[in-house]
Amino acid sequence: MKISSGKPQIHTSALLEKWGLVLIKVLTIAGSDCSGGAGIQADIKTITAHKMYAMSVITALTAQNTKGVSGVADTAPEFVAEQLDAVFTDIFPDAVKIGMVSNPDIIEVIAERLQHYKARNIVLDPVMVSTSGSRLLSENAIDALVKKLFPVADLVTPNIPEAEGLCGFSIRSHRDMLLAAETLYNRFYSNVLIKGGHLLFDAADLLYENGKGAWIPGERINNPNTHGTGCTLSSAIACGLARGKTLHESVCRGKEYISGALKAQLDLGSGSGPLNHMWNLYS
Ligand SMILES: Nc1ncnc2c1ncn2[C@@H]1O[C@H](COP(=O)(O)OP(=O)(O)O)[C@@H](O)[C@H]1O
Ligand SMILES: Cc1ncc(COP(=O)(O)OP(=O)(O)O)c(N)n1
Repeated sequence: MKISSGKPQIHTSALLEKWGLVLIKVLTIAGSDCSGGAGIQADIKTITAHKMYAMSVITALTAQNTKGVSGVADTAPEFVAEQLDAVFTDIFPDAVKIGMVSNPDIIEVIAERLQHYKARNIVLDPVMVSTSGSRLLSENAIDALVKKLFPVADLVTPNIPEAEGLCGFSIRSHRDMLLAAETLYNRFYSNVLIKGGHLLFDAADLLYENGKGAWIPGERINNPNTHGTGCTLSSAIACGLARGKTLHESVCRGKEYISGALKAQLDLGSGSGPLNHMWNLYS
């Protein structure tokens, strides 16, 4: 009899098959946040908490923490393309989340590669400025973002300041949110989710899909630690789409995830701290 030595072999895919589960793969294309609250790190935590396999294409390194962003180093566009090729030619993702994309050349490469590989279930978080006030998308990249990436996305998820910048008017009420969603839908032919986190009353979001609006209700949670909320929500929505849920259902489940992570109150750092992705680990 052969006695095996070393670590026991666990064949994950065989186990998943035995349990009747399939391994769902989600790719995030975003910037790195070394402090772990936003960007790639928030996305990978979210995807893993959804029990899915996370992959990442890094568009930029940022030096940031809960107090702000002190530096940004963009990835060369050719190297963004190389990362995308490495992922798509080997492990094809069931959904893709796009976050910080920095500049027009990076945007161009991402749009071209995603179309080339016929990527599906794409959620675009049009990250422009961090909550702490640093620009994460160059001024001259907004045009490329709307022309090249909006058309490939199944959903675009601006927050209030991003929606204001894209629409050209200020948003102060639910009525303004509806007007902004209609404007963006009609201007760019994209499904949009306007996030209400930056308003002062409740935290309802508005999904505008195929020309119709649907409110995703949300109570405001008393937690000053909101670093990475937008990154987390868009990744959670991508996970829903990857699982084959409808857009509306994916957004509702994403909202549940973000609310849970906010309610679980993690208090790290001296500024706006990160979310608690461990909130549903044992459920
Ligand atoms: N204090 C809060 N209470 C409940 N939900 C919130 C709160 N702050 C943000 N959210 C939710 O987090 C998600 C991300 O929204 P938002 O913070 O506006 O995006 P961003 O991080 O892009 O600025 C949305 O679903 C929003 O409603
Ligand atoms: C690398 C990186 N990407 C995105 C953001 C912005 O994160 P977001 O969740 O949209 O919002 P805030 O964390 O700024 O509230 C970031 N800071 N860094």
